[in-house]
Amino acid sequence: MPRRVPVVLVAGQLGAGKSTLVNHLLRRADGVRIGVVVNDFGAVGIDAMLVAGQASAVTSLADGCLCCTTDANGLADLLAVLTAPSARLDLVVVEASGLAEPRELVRLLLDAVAGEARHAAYGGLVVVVDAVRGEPDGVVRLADLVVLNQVDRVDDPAPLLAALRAIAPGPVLPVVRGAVDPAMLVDPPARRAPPRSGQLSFDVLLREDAHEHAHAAWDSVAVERAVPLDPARFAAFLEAGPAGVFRAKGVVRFPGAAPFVVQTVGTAIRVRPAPRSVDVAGARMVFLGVGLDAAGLESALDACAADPAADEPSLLPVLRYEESDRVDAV
Ligand SMILES: Nc1nc2c(ncn2[C@@H]2O[C@H](COP(=O)(O)OP(=O)(O)OP(=O)(O)O)[C@@H](O)[C@H]2O)c(=O)[nH]1
Repeated sequence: MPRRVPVVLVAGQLGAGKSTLVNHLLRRADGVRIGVVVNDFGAVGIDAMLVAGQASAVTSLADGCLCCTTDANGLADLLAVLTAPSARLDLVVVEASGLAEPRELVRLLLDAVAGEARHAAYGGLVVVVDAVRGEPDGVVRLADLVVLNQVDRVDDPAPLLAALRAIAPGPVLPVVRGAVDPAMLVDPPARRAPPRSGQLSFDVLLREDAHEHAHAAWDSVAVERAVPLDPARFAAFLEAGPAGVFRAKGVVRFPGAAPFVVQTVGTAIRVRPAPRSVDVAGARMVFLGVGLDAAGLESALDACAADPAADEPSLLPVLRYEESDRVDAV
């Protein structure tokens, strides 16, 4: 069974709340094993390291700035180790220094995924914006998810929220103290049994923090369709990045072909043939994001339906996103 570990990049200005967000993920991991790549232990703080002792691997890059230090190889090597099956991680988070250039980081990550880090998958660029200063440099235009942090420090975050939503290609999530649910970034593993009673894990203990802010709201919308989809229309739908969607996953059938598993983060799309045990007449998709329009997603998938009277369409528009199966061999 192929298993790729998503690698999420967390970027944003100095002091926006990147470390706070990473800490939140670690504290709320809820069975999701998270590895963190940071360039400065001091910035992540002691609680992250405590949690890390339980559930995660924390590794530091040598130098101050991720994208200056590592040529692609440094990051690729590190990600190869962290995403290897032996590390048993479900998610890797790379916290960029406030000085790192997000575009360059994304390129490094994509290179790593295509090369050495063969068990890694692109997990998205999360850009943290602080609600007090806003985002002057337009980096949100690259973000798969914008986290508008520190909304407790402004009287009315609505104008900034609207401005960000107008320019960001993906969803914008307003939060306090980086309260992003890890389940938005990665599917919680089903395979692990809950801890036996009487043996409270660190996760559970940390979750009991009495007054911590609840997870910010995000949605998931499931859509099922009974007819096969047209590959070109479906690919165009995914490439356009449906409004508010951060990631999507599901099984889709195209005319004349066996079903495919489809996963997206932003506009990064991956497909692979579905296991034989999985069947679907048309499409079964789940979309995760913020402020999702369920009816809009349903009608968008309706518009992707294959024309039953037409010849079998080419699979090329979808197959160009097929991931290599080299992971299977391991
Ligand atoms: N009031 C408030 N303070 C916050 C929030 N999130 C983070 N902070 C504080 O803001 C400061 C900066 O947060 P960090 O998480 O260290 O920011 P960073 O982006 O990692 O900073 P660098 O590593 O320096 O780039 C810290 O003192 C946090 O405690 C929030 O939602 N509300």
